[in-house]
Amino acid sequence: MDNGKSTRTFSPKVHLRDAVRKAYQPPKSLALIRLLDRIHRNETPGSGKDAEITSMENQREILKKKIQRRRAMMKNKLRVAVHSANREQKVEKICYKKYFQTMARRVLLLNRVFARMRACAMENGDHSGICSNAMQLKDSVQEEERDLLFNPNNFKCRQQVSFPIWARKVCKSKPEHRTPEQLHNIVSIMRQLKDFRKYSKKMQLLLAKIARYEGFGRRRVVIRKGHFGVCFYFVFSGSVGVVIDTDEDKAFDKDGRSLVNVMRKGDSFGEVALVQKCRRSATAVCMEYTEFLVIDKDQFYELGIDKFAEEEMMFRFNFMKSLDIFSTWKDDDLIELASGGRNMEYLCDKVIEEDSTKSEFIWIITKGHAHVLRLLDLPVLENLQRNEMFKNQKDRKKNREMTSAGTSRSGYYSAKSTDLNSKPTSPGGLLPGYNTPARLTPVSPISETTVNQQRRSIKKRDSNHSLSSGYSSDAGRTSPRQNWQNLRKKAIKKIKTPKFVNQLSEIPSWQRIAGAESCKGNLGLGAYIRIDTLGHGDVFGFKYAAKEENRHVDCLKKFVLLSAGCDVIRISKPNVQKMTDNETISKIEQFEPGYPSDEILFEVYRRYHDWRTFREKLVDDIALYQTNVTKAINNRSLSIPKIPRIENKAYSRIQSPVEHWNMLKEEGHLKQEENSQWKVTPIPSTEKDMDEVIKRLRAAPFLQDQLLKAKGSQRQLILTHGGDRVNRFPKVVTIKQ
Ligand SMILES: Nc1ncnc2c1ncn2[C@@H]1O[C@@H]2COP(=O)(O)O[C@H]2[C@H]1O
Repeated sequence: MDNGKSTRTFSPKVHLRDAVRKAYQPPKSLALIRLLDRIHRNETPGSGKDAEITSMENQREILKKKIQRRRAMMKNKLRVAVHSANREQKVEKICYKKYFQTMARRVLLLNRVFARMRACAMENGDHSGICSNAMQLKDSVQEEERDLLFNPNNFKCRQQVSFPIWARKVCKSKPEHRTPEQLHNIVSIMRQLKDFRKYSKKMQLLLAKIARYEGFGRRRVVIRKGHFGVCFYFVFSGSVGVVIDTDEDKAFDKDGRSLVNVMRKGDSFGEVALVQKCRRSATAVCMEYTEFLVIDKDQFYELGIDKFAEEEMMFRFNFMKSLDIFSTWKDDDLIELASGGRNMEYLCDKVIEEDSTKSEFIWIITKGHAHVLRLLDLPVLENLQRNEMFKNQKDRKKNREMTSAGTSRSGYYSAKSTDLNSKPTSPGGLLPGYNTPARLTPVSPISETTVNQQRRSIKKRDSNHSLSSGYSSDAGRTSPRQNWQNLRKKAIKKIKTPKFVNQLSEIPSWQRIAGAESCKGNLGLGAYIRIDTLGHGDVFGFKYAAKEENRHVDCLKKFVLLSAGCDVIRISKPNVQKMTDNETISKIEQFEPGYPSDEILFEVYRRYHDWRTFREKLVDDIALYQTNVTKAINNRSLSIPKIPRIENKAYSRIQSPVEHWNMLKEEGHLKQEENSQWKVTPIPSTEKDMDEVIKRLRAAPFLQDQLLKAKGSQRQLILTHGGDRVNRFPKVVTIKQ
């Protein structure tokens, strides 16, 4: 081994190369380093401490194997880790799946239970039994919990679903070639159509057996007026326009005035000519690509669909004939109206009509109830009240100054009619606790520009005054002029940043109003108020049948018709408009009274809201009082707390805005004037009244083992004579009478 050393000549180049190589050599295991060290020291293998190392070759082999083994171990460990991670993921997935499945099962079960309950209630004719009060529900849910409410609209399919290809094939084949399984599947698809669901299950199967599939493009005439009827149609997708004319082009007029009806998915048509055995009464044309399921005339009679359709039509005719409003109409007109109409069924909380101003239909309630709702734009109305307040402050100030400063200076402060709300206020002045005068005229929401105009005009007037009068105030003495300026500054400040303060947050009104104006219909903060409940025989939307110039003010306002579980007859508005005579119009005015203005509704809403807050506060105060009393009894250093004070406001025990409104009417505070506008007279707040309120509160049944639900706060508590109080406060609350 010496040779190696002796033969090796020193060369700086080689040395450098070795050094670089060494530096870049991968790290070696300790055994290898030791071995190399020994070799370097010229020790023969097999000599020295490690006797088991026989040769360098063997040693290398062993090391290689060791390294390989270690690598394999690492790989194995990695594999195990990956495997376990995958398994965890899988387990997680399975957990989610199971959770979803249980939830889905629960939802399905609940659905079935509710459907059964609804069906039972409907069978017994008790529509009210299945009505939940949607208003109350929406009202009582806190803002943060509102998202939790299940909104089916979020899950509605936004795209039109066309008839499946396999089903098309089946419906194009001959009826005798259709298998029971195929029929069953077709029935389940066709059950999406509400007009199809009306038939019995047996009839549905028969219809599935004979239905033929057709698809027509835009402008294709399906039925032409005056032709003989040969088919009856269900619309599966797309839309069909109906015009009472032979010319189908009228359906595509830009103004759309000739269109008497638009049939969409779920509607059926073409039964009139088949039932009455006459020619087609209207032209039906495709407004877009539309798919139909067609029943031929012979089968239509064979299955007895004609009898079914006739029965429905006769029901509509007889029902409308029984109504006072149609008593002067000719039978032919009524038959025409009934044949274009439809019988519909709405479950509770379904929106029947979203926007009364855009509606194409008039609705007659035949069974159950429906609510008329009005959406209040709270920031706008709040602002209106503020402006009214500002004006009243100004008026009061003016009156005071007139009496104090004499009549000579009064000219300065007489505001010309530059104010936004120069309309007369109610003779009674302000309502107790609200500083809001009752207003008689319907008011349109004020815009930012109007307020800016007002500010500008005030500025202008002010500068004119200062120029012309040259009035200067003495130091240390506030003149009436200064007073007015201070007042104006305060008021303008108020206008600059008016805020709608609700329980949860402060929302700047201007932004909201600007937002509401820029994107119409998208209100900043609104509240639906139920203003009417329609029952058997009531008609919604008849006011629109009058000519535009004769229409009621309410026709400009948007109302929502919400089902509380009802059956309705839907008739097309253009048909009614065509047939309505003057006598009917005068009847409409008589039968459909005007609804109160938004301000009155807002006032009712505020009172209701205040009552709720008051009730909650009262409950809190009592609870706090009780705890403090117990504390004071236990700890003598504490003073006995004062009995909670009831605010000096005339409250009554009300349940909802509508009840409050009815109560106001009953007590004579709310009256309808001759011009069919509503007027609120203020409720006097006197000592006597206060006694009355306290008496009412004390004698209220909720003090006698009744459950008082503080709506809105989701808090429930029981106030009893020495009984328990449920919820947050652990202490017992006793109220002495
Ligand atoms: N407002 C309407 N007036 C008349 N027919 C209508 C109206 N709305 C829909 N239709 C349907 O249009 C069809 C035209 O043919 P039919 O007369 O056989 O039956 C008619 C009704 O089914």
